[in-house]
Amino acid sequence: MTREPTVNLSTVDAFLSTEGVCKTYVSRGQETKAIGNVSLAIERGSFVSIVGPSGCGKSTLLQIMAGLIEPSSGKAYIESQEVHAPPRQVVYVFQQYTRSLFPWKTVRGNVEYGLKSRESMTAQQIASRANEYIELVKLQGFEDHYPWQLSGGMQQRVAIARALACKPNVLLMDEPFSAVDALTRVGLQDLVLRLWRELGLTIVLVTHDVEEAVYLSTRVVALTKPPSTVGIDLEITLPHPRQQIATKELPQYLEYRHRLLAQLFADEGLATVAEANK
Ligand SMILES: Nc1ncnc2c1ncn2[C@@H]1O[C@H](COP(=O)(O)OP(=O)(O)OP(=O)(O)O)[C@@H](O)[C@H]1O
Repeated sequence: MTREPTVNLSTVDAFLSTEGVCKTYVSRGQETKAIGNVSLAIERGSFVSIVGPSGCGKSTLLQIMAGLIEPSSGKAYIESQEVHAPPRQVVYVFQQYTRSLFPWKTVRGNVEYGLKSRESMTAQQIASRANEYIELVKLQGFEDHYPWQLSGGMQQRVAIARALACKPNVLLMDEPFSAVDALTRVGLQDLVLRLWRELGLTIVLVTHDVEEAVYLSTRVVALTKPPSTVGIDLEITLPHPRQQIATKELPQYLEYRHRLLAQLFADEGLATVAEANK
């Protein structure tokens, strides 16, 4: 098997970055060291997935990049500006979309809400922008439905439309596909991939799923167990457009998957099948 290159940070032109980020939570006098030391430089226009064992601080890192929480030490930057509050060009899509949508607002009302709170636009401009993004996530015909009248996948598409309607440059997504069934998940993955390419976004995605990470990304970062550091930082050079079946049969895809799983298993002290059979 050929070895694909790991990312050489010194050659990355950083758009988003973290420098020596550590995070220790203190709750009722008890310390939890989540992130040990993580430095990342993320290029504009890239699609970076962060994987790692449960509790290694993936969500924490994403929230630090989003300006939602402060690191205990180290810094996060966007375009060389230190991040202390949510930057305007960044939106965050939460795992629990059912909680992030307003149940008393329709699809249109939910998508428009983000615009009303972020921009000074006329009512007509807001309605037209909302329509544009409802169409982009293929929810036309459902504008007047309430979240509870939609499937889980459709609700997540509303959350994505609402996030993108603000025209962010950066989308930070925390396990956005984890609450839906396998087929819906595949559809949402391809939707996000299409939007990433069409809109020129920079995406950072937290996921437990190594296969999803490889399929979607231009780069996958695996964190070690806590207090976490970067275990492996892998550039993914699979061809675009990606296809759910054909891409996952490419030897290069399997090689990436192998390297990442081997890293995660080694970190957890789990044997691979080959080792277990020795
Ligand atoms: N607000 C908080 N107060 C105290 N501890 C916290 C808080 N938020 C997270 N933690 C702890 O920090 C560690 C990292 O949590 P985090 O959710 O960032 O990890 P994760 O890698 O995203 O986990 P998972 O994959 O299970 O979702 C965990 O041990 C968690 O219990």
